[in-house]
Amino acid sequence: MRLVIRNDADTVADYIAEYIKERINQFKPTAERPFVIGLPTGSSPIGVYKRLVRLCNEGKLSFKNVVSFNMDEYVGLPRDHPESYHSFMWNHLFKHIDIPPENVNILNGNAEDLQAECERYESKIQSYGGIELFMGGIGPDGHIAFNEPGSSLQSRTRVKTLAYETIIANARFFGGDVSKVPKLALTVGVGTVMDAREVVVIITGANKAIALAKCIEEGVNHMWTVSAIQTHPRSLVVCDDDATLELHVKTVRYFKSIEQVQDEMIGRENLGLYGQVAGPLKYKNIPSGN
Ligand SMILES: N[C@@H]1[C@@H](O)[C@H](O)[C@@H](COP(=O)(O)O)O[C@@H]1O
Repeated sequence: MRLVIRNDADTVADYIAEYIKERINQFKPTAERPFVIGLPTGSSPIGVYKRLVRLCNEGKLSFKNVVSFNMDEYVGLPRDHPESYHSFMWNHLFKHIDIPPENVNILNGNAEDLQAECERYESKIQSYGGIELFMGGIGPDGHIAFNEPGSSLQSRTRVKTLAYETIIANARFFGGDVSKVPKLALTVGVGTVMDAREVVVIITGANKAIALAKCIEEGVNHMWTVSAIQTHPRSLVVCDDDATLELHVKTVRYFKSIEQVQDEMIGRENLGLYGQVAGPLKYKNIPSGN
């Protein structure tokens, strides 16, 4: 797992937007071989979405051959409610970019048969050969998507009862009124996210500091479902300084030093997208000896 630490939420968003742009462009998606991306809602990805819109408007990125699957959706909230994840995604991203509407997939929290809707969603992901890159955010209790504490780390898309902490955290979007927050949601499972070929998680703000520490420094644990990424072969966490408040100083220094060594001694030009060495290594800044 890689941990990239940036000063603040803006520089985190810069990093992730650039990273996604590179991944999509290097993939060279076509209609027959689209880039399949998993996307989150919440305040954390808003900066990333703004930058993706800008890149698209500048002609540096296109979503024409991108297929998206959102992580989750509330149950019972009308699709056009301002706080539905449908509204969120269209307002923050989809209506500003060139993605064909038929390439957008968001769970239907108003489906008559919610279980069948979840099964349909999993099958549709499979029909595209799985997800290339799943971007996620986390709740203060370490949940990824709506996989609340105690969710099976093998879980698939399903109906989930929201934890009280999540309901309180999300009340800010419903005028601070806890009673207005839906209590059920449809969510991809931890297993669904972990099946993606790459997972990128945004963790910003002091209110996520305990969750980040649990995710990085302790064992894989269903009470902090994001910790499952420790077992993923290609996972990247991008956080800001505030989110590192509960990490050991040595953990922060360790991950910063890795990035520094890569920059100073190997050089970004030699690094593949996943931070591993790509191609023949040309060291730079190595003292040439006597
Ligand atoms: N279901 C979503 C999660 O997918 C998201 O990661 C979380 C964090 O939101 P924020 O980024 O606003 O802290 O909010 C909700 O619970």
